[in-house]
Amino acid sequence: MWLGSVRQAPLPTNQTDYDWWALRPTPTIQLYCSSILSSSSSSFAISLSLFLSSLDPKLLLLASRSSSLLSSHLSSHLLVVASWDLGERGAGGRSKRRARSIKINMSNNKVLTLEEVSKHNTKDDCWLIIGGKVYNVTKFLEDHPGGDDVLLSSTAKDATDDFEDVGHSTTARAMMDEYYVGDIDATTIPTKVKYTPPKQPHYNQDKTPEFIIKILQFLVPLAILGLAVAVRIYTKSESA
Ligand code: HEM
Repeated sequence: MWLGSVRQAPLPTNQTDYDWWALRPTPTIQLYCSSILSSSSSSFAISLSLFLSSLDPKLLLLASRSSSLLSSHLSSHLLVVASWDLGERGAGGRSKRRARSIKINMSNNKVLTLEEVSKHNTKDDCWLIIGGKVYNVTKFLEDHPGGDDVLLSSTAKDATDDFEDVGHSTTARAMMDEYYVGDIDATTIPTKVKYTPPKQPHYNQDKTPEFIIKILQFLVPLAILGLAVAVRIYTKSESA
């Protein structure tokens, strides 16, 4: 089915965002969907809207790009946030609302092989594999602060190490969702061969000759001195 699997997602943790949509004086149930549906797939947004309306005519679908609440739920997921009036009045006369969000997995997590991804290795079509995910960075090539050539040289392989070695900021990491196209089939990536240095040839570590020379350097002068003293003593006793 085109909607994919439906999963429960936790409520937004950002309290400001929560208040923003939960207390709005809007129809009984509101639905917000993330920006994957806006612009590029507006026809899909309309189909989804009709589908949801067929479930309950009170459902209202809002495709929004601007809400900060939605911005953290982009790419492969559609976030649907619903709130409804409990019919009670809370503090300040505001109507009490209950809220809930569900996440619909839209991606069907497309799994690509290294061979497929490797075909996208040009300036006009550039895909990268980073952290088990595949990114189409073609539109980002010109804007990449590190230059397009580094991105192009990171194609057709697992570029995770290249990416991590640069120490990309959290801003850079947050940008990646925008370019996500699927997951990589890890079995198609060759395992890294651990480099083991070749065994060094066994050199003769015997230091004996060196040691003997040092001893001799010390003993020979001593022997000469001893001989000189002996000769001197001998000649003295001869003359006496
Ligand atoms: C989707 C993938 C990528 C995104 C969104 C991205 C984004 C960015 C951003 C925003 C910066 C500015 C500095 C920062 O905020 O960290 C940056 C810098 C840089 N990136 Fe990437 N990048 C990606 C992949 C890569 C890859 C695969 C390489 C390969 C080596 C790379 C190499 C660099 C280099 C060399 C710099 C410049 C660092 C500097 O001058 O300090 N990037 N990138």
